[in-house]
Amino acid sequence: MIRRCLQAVRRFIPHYHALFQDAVSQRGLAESPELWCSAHRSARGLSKMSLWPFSVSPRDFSQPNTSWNAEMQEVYDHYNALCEVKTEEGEKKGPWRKLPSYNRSLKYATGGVYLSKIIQSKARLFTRNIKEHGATFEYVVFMNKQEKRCVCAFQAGHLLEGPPGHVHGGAIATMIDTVTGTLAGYLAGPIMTANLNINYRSPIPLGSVVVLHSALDRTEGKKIFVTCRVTSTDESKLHTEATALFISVNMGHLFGT
Ligand SMILES: CCCCCCCCCC(=O)SCCNC(=O)CCNC(=O)[C@H](O)C(C)(C)COP(=O)(O)OP(=O)(O)OC[C@H]1O[C@@H](n2cnc3c(N)ncnc32)[C@H](O)[C@@H]1OP(=O)(O)O
Repeated sequence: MIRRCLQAVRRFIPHYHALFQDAVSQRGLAESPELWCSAHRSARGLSKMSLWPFSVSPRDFSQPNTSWNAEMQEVYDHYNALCEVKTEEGEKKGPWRKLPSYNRSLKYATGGVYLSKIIQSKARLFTRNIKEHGATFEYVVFMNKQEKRCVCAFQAGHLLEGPPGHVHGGAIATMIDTVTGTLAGYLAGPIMTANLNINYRSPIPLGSVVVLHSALDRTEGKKIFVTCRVTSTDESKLHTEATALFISVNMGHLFGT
């Protein structure tokens, strides 16, 4: 009876299945950076998870929405079509994969010794902390694991202004860190940014759509070197170039233990 109740409750807990699998699968963790924290918690046992039974599925912020302009939708459609390929036997997984994107990763984290319960409950991912569609970072990341690279379609919202009518350099850096970090995390598991080197070549107009092309350069032990180019959607214009260094860390480093 008790077991049945628990099973019913767990069906309502977002990520439950992913958490459970990721907790025992390093590969799963690498493919889903946003679940590291969750997996850490689940790996410590499910006993501390919330048993509140009315949780809803988390919102995937990288799904098309009404704020997307035609260009954003076009890039999305292009890579989304590459996620499944048609064969004689029917449709099968293609070389690309669309990554879901949620606004929190701390829901199940203990937070080490530093995080209060309030912070744990209120923390939100920087790029996904505004509910209004289109106001800040509208983006979607597609990963090609075989080629160790990813692309991100990014539509810069009106709240990201830096120079008049153009995107703030810090917002561009945030997107570069996010996309290169997602690639490094996908390939290597838990990482932290050690170094980010950015050359701003031409300004990005607010409201426009750009594509971030990120690729693995090389790995050396714990070090993962990643490159990133930010271009117009047809790649005719280079906006920004960057290199990033990530260091593999263990979960203890993230949780201050
Ligand atoms: C969820 C969706 C989004 C997902 C993507 C988001 C990505 C966002 C990621 C971030 O923004 S993380 C936040 C910003 N970064 C930090 O706060 C990191 C703060 N720094 C640290 O925690 C540590 O310094 C760090 C983990 C980076 C390295 O510490 P370690 O003690 O693990 O490294 P260690 O000192 O053992 O050095 C390992 C190697 O890396 C090298 N290294 C470390 N830091 C370096 C550095 N800054 N520059 C160049 N090399 C560096 C170091 O020389 C050494 O090289 P060798 O093995 O060849 O000797």
